[in-house]
Amino acid sequence: MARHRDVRNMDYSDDYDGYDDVYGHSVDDDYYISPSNRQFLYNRELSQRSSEGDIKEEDESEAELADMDRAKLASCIDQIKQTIGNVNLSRNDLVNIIIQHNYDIQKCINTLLESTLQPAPVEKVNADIEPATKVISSTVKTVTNITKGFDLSRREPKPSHTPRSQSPASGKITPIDNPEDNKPAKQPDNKFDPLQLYRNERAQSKEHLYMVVIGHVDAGKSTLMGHLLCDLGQVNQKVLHKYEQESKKLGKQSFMYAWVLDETGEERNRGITMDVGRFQFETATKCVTLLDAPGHKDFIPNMIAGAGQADVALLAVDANRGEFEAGFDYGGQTREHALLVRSLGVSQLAVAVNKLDTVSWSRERFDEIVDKLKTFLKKVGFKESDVRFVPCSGLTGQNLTAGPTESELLEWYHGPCLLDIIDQFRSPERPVSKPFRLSINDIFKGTGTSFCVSGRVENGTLSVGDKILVCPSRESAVVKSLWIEEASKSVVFAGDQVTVALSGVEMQNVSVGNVLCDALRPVQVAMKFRARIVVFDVAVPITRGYSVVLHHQSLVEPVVVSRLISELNKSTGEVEKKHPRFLKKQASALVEIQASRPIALELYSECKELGRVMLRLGGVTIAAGVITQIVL
Ligand SMILES: Nc1nc2c(ncn2[C@@H]2O[C@H](COP(=O)(O)OP(=O)(O)OP(=O)(O)O)[C@@H](O)[C@H]2O)c(=O)[nH]1
Repeated sequence: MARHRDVRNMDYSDDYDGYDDVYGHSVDDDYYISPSNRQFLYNRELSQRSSEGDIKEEDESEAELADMDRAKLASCIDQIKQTIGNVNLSRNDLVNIIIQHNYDIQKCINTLLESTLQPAPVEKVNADIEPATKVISSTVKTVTNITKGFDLSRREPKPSHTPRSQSPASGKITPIDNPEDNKPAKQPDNKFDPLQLYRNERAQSKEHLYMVVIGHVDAGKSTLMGHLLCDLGQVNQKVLHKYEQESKKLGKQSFMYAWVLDETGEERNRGITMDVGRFQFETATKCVTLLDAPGHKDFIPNMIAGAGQADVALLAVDANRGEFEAGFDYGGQTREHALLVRSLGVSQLAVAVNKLDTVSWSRERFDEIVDKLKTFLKKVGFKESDVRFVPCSGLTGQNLTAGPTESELLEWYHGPCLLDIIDQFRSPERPVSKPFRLSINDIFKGTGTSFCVSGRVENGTLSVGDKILVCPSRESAVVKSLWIEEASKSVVFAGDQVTVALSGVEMQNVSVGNVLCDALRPVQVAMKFRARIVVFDVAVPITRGYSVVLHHQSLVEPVVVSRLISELNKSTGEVEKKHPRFLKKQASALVEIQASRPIALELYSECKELGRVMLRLGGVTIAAGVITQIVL
């Protein structure tokens, strides 16, 4: 049974699972963890010393290379050194091998291993490494064992393609003829399994959940969350008193709680949220990072940035007559936000039917809003069981952290309060064993020579000292330090929203929307890709050559729909029409998208978060889809 359904007015008797892909996945979707897939821990350690290698600088074979080829060459050399250590070859010979194999690292390594070269002594590798943390130092110990073995099957993503292995004991390279030998070797110690490492690191802490608060302008999002934080004791009473006095002076006392989250002067003066406010609080079982997104349509890109970091969403709607309708009408932000978060992969939603004090806690009004939203949210792709509704008032604090006390509400509502509903969100799986990926959503100056980027780790793990790539430029960088909120960390995992201090790369060469990735298993970089999309309520059909704005995580890029490849059956996904001349609202189609400069991309099958795209035009989302092919 499909978890997420398609677009408006779709027939829900359809059973096409493909729409799950377009709208992301529920937490019970496929399980990413591959316990054998741990080589990046190994590579990470070696990468700390990769710049210290003894391969000499540029030789004549490189002199004529174009810039892009030089970059590929440098990356190949680094990766070869990280995989098999230093090689007893002149740089020129090494460069020739790489060029001969057209920068194919696997082929180069095979050739190098088949030749008579000897690896550099492994003990020297360890001596060079300064253990940064307990985790790293313990990982370093295994480097000795793993490297001695030269067991490429343990380092390369596809062990079956590795032609040779070596017995750790003998140090001899022997052909693999027993299929059993071709299996990834057992891990010497569970703590080097990223999943185990994750469990060890996080066993004592509550599950972390990122929750974005969305909704139409003035639905009361900031007030709701500000009041909840105050009730949880997260806001100092003196500070709250100050907000009360200051907001009173400006004649905006009703915004007192909103000021907890709307921190800038402009936000307070205008009475609207402009940027994504962040705050942390705890429920019985979870540590929640709250992302308060702006409701005004002018700040949709900020809202998308907030939603891109979220596991779950809280939609606030205003119960006032006319106000709910304004947000729910076509063009209203209740609609647009719900569509956007679902397109970004958020599958669990709590709906706070807010300001119920203004309609005398009317059950009829609550039911009316719930009915309308249920139908709409189902069409947008939310599973009915993944959406919960709660009546409340952000201003009076009713039903936020404890059950209702208002007699009119008590007459008909006996369900959980908002805090309990948040606590009952399921925690998403963290794909910690996949290659590291982080899409940058902010860049700022750090201390000394380094600078900081922030974003959510979509896949894998990242440790201090790691050497990573910044894509699409494919520049190398080194991780100097890591933080989650204010806390310094030695290692971070998929699902964490982190700040990374980088060195080895110029700040001006890094942009919001760039992807940080595993240097050995980088993301793809291309200007063209194919995507399976679902078209929303467009006023004008999409035609070939249509210019739109691509939203890919935090990247906002003008692109062109360069080809309409086929129109698909919404229920079965089968091709209904090849090369359609246009795509009308609610169409499902395979299209080709052309950008004017390289973008870091992933297939949806490899990384769901980086494999999703949204197409927007004139401030409205016109289509969402998943990347099915990257055209290199
Ligand atoms: N009566 C009543 N008023 C409320 C309630 N919640 C918020 N308000 C008022 O609604 C107005 C807007 O509240 P905000 O919290 O700033 O709304 P918002 O959704 O965060 O606004 P944006 O972020 O700018 O979209 C303020 O005047 C609040 O006092 C409520 O539960 N009851």
